[in-house]
Amino acid sequence: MLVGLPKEIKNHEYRVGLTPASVRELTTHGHQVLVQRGAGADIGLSDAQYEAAGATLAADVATVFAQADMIVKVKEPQPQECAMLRPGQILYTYLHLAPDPEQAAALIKSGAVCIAYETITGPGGGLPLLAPMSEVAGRMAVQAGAAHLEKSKGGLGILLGGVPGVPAAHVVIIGAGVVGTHALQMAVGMGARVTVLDKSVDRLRQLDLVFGNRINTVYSSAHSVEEAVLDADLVIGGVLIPGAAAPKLVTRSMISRMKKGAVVVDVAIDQGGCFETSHATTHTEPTFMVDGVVHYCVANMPGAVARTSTFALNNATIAHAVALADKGWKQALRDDPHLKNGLNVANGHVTYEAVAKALGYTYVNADTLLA
Ligand SMILES: NC(=O)C1=CN([C@@H]2O[C@H](COP(=O)(O)OP(=O)(O)OC[C@H]3O[C@@H](n4cnc5c(N)ncnc54)[C@H](O)[C@@H]3O)[C@@H](O)[C@H]2O)C=CC1
Ligand SMILES: CC(=O)C(=O)O
Ligand SMILES: [Mg+2]
Repeated sequence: MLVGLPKEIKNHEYRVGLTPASVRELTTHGHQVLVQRGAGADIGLSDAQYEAAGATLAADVATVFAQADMIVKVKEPQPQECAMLRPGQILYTYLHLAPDPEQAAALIKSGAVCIAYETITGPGGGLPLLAPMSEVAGRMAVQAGAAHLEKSKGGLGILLGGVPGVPAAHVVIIGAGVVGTHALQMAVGMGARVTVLDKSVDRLRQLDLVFGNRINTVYSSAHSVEEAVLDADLVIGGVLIPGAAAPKLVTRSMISRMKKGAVVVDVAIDQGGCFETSHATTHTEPTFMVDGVVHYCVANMPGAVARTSTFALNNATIAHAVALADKGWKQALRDDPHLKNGLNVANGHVTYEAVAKALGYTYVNADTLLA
């Protein structure tokens, strides 16, 4: 198979879908890899390293899309990328379609086979291709929150860990999955007072066993979210219902009653966000204010630490990329129900139920396309 690697074009997105090591995995399996010149240059992955791994270089992105049987990316395709996809071509990347009707329409129109990293499941449960970026974003959420609590950024002017004689900040984390757990680790490490909420009591139980009385675990309800948020200095939103639009757990009314200068970091923004007042922002302009509350809603947070993130992402994506290249998409999906869960759009149909439901399309079971 001819695998294509374009350079990412989203705002301040320096990650790359394949490292030279991943290219070598593909070429040693007998595949060809066409790399857009400079695809990894911003994070120190040179064209010479890609060539040494067996890749061929393409001068421009149009050549990559025109020739490749499978495109491997990081972020959801931007409109000009969607326009270059063709029927039967495989697109393997993050998609986050539920809150993105324009992208969904473009992918349906393209006829391409679109496999979303974020809905591929793992044999042990969870979402193993989302997990590494959630680890990064969860850790970064505390860094971003701490920075924006500074006065010059619109924040309250408080230090997360306090100092002897002055109390620490109160950090509230909604969603105790991968983002929530990694945010928790950093917030506890920086000396904050931490409350974590989740609908899963089992998840809270696990965290309680690890962190004991260094954190407060709270069952998530409209009442407990409101109580926690109104007392918070920093709120981190990391809830997820896989594939679906995020539930709006923090309402506009709650935001209006928060402390002026408090900060919210809506990590779940790529699924539409869990704060009613959120809208996606970019690394160039990461925040906006609503009722005196700083909102940080960057949809590609790991892009800021692109080198770390690229290696972490490739660790999780390369095995399925090789399977897709070796077997073709139909056989690869027939052989692996977890990879099949990644199929969101194919041959003009929406094949992921939560996406179809969120956007009002007819759901077509992937099995009907694999027969
Ligand atoms: N903005 C960015 O750059 C990035 C965003 N993300 C996003 O972060 C979100 C979270 O991802 P993960 O932590 O990997 O998901 P996860 O599945 O590990 O955790 C989600 C947690 O939310 C909980 N939850 C669901 N409904 C809830 C409710 N009503 N109240 C409280 N908790 C609730 C679940 O029980 C689960 O523990 C996803 O939308 C993901 O796409 C991930 C990486 C980067
Ligand atoms: C998960 C995701 O959307 C990101 O890493 O940018
Ligand atoms: Mg989008």
